[in-house]
Amino acid sequence: METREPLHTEAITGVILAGGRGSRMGGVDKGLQNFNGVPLALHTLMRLSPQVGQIMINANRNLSAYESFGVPVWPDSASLGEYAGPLAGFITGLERCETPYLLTVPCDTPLFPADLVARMADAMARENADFAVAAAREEDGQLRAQPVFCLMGVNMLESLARFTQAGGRKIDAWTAQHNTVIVPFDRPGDEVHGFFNANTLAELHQLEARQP
Ligand SMILES: Nc1nc2c(ncn2[C@@H]2O[C@H](COP(=O)(O)OP(=O)(O)OP(=O)(O)O)[C@@H](O)[C@H]2O)c(=O)[nH]1
Ligand SMILES: [Mg+2]
Repeated sequence: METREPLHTEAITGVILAGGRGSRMGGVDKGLQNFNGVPLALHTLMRLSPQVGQIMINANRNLSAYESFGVPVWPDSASLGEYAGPLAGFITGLERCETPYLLTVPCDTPLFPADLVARMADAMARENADFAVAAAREEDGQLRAQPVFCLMGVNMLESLARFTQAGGRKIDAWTAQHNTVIVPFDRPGDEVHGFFNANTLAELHQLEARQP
């Protein structure tokens, strides 16, 4: 198979997923919780901005607080019902994206790699894949996919609309229908906790202590 042209990061829009219920954090709006004094979504925005051409936030509550960060903010459309899960955020991102590619990043994983996008874009172009999905080494030594870190072409919207309209809600069940490259972030020098996500306040505080 022919290898694609290199995928320039300016062609990628990053969407910060902050639209969840945050139930394990007591129902708070997770993206607005402070991480070392900075709201998680803003921290994510600062880490992601240098890596992509465009950026937006997907949130479903406190929209004006998110708008104060200075990038477009889009809530989920009502089509899947309230809080349908991360794929609702993927749909919102794909619908609002004005570049050929979309990268999804959750708001609760503040130490994600500074070279996330470059490595995912390289792998996607090299393998001529429909999706690139990040993966990290777990404590048990297994490589585990992090499907919420997902790079795709905007032409995937039609497939996602079909999948979700049929009741599908799991990211990996959807990406498995297409050609997906898994991108491991386990090189020497990669942050071991790069994909740790804060689902509870205790986890958030543990991560604050780990920031270099
Ligand atoms: N747009 C949108 N994003 C969601 C939804 N549910 C989860 N997410 C996002 O998906 C990512 C992973 O979510 P989780 O950490 O599993 O879920 P959460 O809703 O934030 O928290 P819990 O309710 O504790 O599971 C986060 O970035 C969430 O903001 C949703 O219904 N809509
Ligand atoms: Mg989470």
